Amino acid sequence: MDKTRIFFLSEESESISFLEDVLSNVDGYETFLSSDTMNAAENFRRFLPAITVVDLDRNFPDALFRNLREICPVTRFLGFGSDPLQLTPFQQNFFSDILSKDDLRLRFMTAVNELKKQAAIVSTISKALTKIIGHSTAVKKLYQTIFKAIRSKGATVLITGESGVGKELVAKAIASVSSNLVSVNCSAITESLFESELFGHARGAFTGAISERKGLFEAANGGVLFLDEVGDIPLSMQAKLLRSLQEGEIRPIGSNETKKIKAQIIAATNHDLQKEAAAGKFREDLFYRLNVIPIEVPALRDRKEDIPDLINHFVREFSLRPNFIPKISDETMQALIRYDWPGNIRELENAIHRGLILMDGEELTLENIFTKNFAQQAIPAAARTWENIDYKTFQELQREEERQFILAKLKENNYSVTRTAESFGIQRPALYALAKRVGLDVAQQRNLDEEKNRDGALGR
Ligand SMILES: Nc1ncnc2c1ncn2[C@@H]1O[C@H](COP(=O)(O)OP(=O)(O)OP(=O)(O)O)[C@@H](O)[C@H]1O
Repeated sequence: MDKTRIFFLSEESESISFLEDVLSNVDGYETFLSSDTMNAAENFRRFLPAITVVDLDRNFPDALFRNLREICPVTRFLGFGSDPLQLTPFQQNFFSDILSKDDLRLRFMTAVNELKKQAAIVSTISKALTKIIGHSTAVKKLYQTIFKAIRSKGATVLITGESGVGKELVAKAIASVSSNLVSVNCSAITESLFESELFGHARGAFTGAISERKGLFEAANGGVLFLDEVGDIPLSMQAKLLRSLQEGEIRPIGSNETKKIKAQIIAATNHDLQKEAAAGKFREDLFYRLNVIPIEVPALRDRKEDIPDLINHFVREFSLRPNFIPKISDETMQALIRYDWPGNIRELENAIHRGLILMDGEELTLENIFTKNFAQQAIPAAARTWENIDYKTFQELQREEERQFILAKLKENNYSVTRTAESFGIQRPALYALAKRVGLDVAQQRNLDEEKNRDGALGR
């Protein structure tokens, strides 16, 4: 079916873009929109419209109008207001003459659906952003960059920052609008498996490849591929990764065919890749290819104003008793703000979690958070800004204290995991997880203890 041709002549670009917008979603019309009165007759002649809308009521030249009429006598003229040339009043007839009610309904439904889609996206992003706690300028800036990364529709993002600052959380926020997020921890894949993990392999590509296997790139097609610890990708693999990113395609091992892949790449690292590139440890070209939208997540010590918010958030998250929020004195809060948190938010999160498990009574104290002996040594140090303790020592002390504490409680309860967990106010799996984290194998420890007791009883 031929499309109805509409010629629209206006002095105002707003009118033109409004019309363009209105008509862009409606089938059945072909439009010519212009503000060029000089060449109007020429354009008119070429276009020969069925309907002409003029928005030049103040100085629509008589001669031009007559000229257009002559060129195409059947065209229907619509204009603003009534005038000596008796153009049909625009406001009254434009929509009913040009657009049927169904067209309008369709147009508005499309607009409403588009708005609904946008509202859903905004709500998904907002939800993801609420997980990133903090009100510091640094966090606000982070939100803005996350929005930019989302709006970029597919540009590669490189997230940098120390361990535990929240890089993965940022990656998830960017990927929140995608229905398909595939994450890979590059440091956890051995060099020999790298290529097949990332790009997949064909059947029979190597011994043991009994069937075809899709790689992670392909799994992320249409969505987001998150390359965590990207700085740990072996040099030998970096060239292959670069080629895939540049070409937007992969070739599984043992296959002759390439596959087109469209996925947004988000990479994260706690290495300084620029420095490593300069030292020849990371390919410079790959660094630049990844670093299209750089996002640096600041260390917690550089945004200490976020510490109280984060503490309150973790207290609520890990509180073991329903509706119970422990007290935290001002001194405790101040000491926690003074501390530099070298392990960043992960360290703070774990410390609060542990404190809540170990606390008695109503108040969360530094002794609970840092464990007793450590606190005795470290609290005075806290007042002196913790200068003399290095992080490794701090972590070892913490771990050992926790281990001793859990062990003592297990012994007190005759190695009953259920009773010990109850005494902590947690479930059995949580206690096992806690023990595992501090390197305590409950069964092995019980056997060792039993052996020791037996040996003691036998006088050995
Ligand atoms: N702003 C934040 N608000 C709330 N929780 C946070 C925030 N930043 C990080 N976390 C929490 O801290 C922990 C560590 O964060 P994440 O794993 O994202 O860090 P990372 O920088 O990726 O660390 P790594 O480099 O070691 O992988 C996670 O449990 C995360 O939920």
